[in-house]
Amino acid sequence: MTPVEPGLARRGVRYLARRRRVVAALLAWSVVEAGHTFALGYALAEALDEGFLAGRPRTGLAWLGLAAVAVVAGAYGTGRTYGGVAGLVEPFRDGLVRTVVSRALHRGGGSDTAAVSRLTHQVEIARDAFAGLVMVSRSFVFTAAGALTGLFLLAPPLLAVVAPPLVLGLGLFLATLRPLARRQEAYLAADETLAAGLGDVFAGLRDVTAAGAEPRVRAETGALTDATLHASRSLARWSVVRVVALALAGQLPVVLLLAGAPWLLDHGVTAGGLVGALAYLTQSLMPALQNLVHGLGTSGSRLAVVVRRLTAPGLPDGPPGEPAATATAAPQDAPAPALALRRLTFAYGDRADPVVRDLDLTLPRGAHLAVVGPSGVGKSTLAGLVAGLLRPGGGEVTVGGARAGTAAAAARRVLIPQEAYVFSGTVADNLGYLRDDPVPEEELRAAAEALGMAELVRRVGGFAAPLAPAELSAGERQQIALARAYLSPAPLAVLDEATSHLDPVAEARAERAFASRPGGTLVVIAHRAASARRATRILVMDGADTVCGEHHELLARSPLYRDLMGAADPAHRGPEPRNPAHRDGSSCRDSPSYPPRPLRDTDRVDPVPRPGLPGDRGHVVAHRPVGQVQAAGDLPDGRPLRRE
Ligand SMILES: Nc1ncnc2c1ncn2[C@@H]1O[C@H](COP(=O)(O)OP(=O)(O)OP(=O)(O)O)[C@@H](O)[C@H]1O
Repeated sequence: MTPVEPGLARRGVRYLARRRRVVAALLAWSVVEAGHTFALGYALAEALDEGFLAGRPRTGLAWLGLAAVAVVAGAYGTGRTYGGVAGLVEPFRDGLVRTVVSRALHRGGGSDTAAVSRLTHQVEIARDAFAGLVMVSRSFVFTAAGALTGLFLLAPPLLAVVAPPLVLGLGLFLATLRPLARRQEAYLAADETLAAGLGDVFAGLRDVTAAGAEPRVRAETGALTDATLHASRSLARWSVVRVVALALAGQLPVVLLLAGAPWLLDHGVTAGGLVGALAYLTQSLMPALQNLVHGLGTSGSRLAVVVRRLTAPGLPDGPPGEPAATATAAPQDAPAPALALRRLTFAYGDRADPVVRDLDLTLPRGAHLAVVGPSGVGKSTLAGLVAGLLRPGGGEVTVGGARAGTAAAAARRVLIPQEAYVFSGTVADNLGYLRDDPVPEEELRAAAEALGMAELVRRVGGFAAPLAPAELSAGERQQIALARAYLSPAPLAVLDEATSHLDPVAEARAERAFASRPGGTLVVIAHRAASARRATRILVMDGADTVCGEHHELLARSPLYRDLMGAADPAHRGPEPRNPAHRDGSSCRDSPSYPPRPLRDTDRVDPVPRPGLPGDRGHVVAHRPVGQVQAAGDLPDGRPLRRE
């Protein structure tokens, strides 16, 4: 434990120095307690040598009686030591509680009572571990002192046989403390990371299924399991060394005592002395040693880990190992932004070009962001990062203050991918899938109305009617997925081309419904130009470069945005009714390398007409080779469109 943490050890010594009187009382009662250890072996030896073996049974019984008195006195001493330990441990607990509760309240805005409760639970763990540690280390020191004094007084040769293996074993044990504590911590960390990873997978199971991310999740979870296995093997190897140390210090002296009995008897040790020495070893030293090994190994490591976490500057609000959800939380008065990207960077491999680079963006609650850019530029990747399905290579993503990828963040966002996930069940089952509580029919009806699917619900026979996913069109499936997300408690909705199979009117209706969800924040990976113009802020992705702003601002500043909008239906270019939350407090920063390079001849910025959808022109999915180049076959017509 403390050997790995010199700072912690120093703090421990200072803590004890401030409580000298409590420590002195504890030591005094420990001496009384240790008296019985001494008396046990010594009285036994005298009872045999001077009493029973010498034909004086009364003397023998008197010595045994003396040993019994010493045991009673020792028991009284033990009782009083508990008071001393409490005097040391309770102020330690109170100090920790004060620290962690005030920090949690300040950082968490005073409302996260669950976080405070988790923290105080950890404080109780620290207190118990500290108490255990004081008890076992104190008990070992005094028991060893009592036993070794007894051995010496019985006959110095006894000490010569017992002390070397004892010292050797103890030395080996102390040498294992630091590496074992490190491995124990590594194991705890791996185990907690695995638990957190599995928790996140569980929380995001439907997203994993909907996005077809099973192989990636399998690989990541497998890696976490392997790391835990590796850490536990390493811990087990060092535990073997500790067992050897225990055998050396505890068992070898007994063997040497028995094997060396003839030599000892030749050197003035009496039969009673041998029995007394055996009593010291088996009744006192071995149990105290086992307690010490167990106590230092388990309570010590636990104490070091918990205290370090509780008093670390970046205090986590979750159980040990859980990513610090509040580490990035805003100060008390400012609620955490609905979404914050800070210097976010991501690439699909160590050598691949980054798809997202140094992206900064902050969206307050109620904001409505559209993300536009050529096909393959990284819009879905960004959606995956926001949803926590992809882990950033650099920087961070927080959702409502919680780091993306944690269960807390997963609960605050809903991702609606292009491929809608509809299962066999009733309409109500499908719509209420993201809710813990049954959704009242009124609410179902309001959602269906808001998303323009009331007619669909009527056609299939109402909310209690079963759905046959195969009989629904792609657009209908998208409407169901949208309504499900609309009804979910997650305040942040990320629509990743989730309306691609809807006609423009239905799309506009769906986006407006999401944009006006109370307290809701909307990110739309825009499929059509009109989507971008409905948003209060637009992020234009151009390779790993980005430019960000409002519609008119971007028309002036971004050639790519002009191209994307120019590809739209001219009818859509007139004045667009603006969202009243025009200045919504969102902020973002152009990437450092913006303005972008001039378009090259090889770049393509194509309008993508989608046959079959009346009036459905103006897609903002233009095509430009970026990074891993979009296959030419992805373009409906492959026709290059160059800027002048
Ligand atoms: N799992 C993956 N492994 C490697 N590269 C990937 C992976 N997924 C996407 N990419 C690449 O990352 C880049 C960005 O892809 P992404 O799907 O995010 O783009 P997009 O802008 O959403 O495209 P679209 O508009 O066509 O959906 C592309 O070059 C793509 O080929």
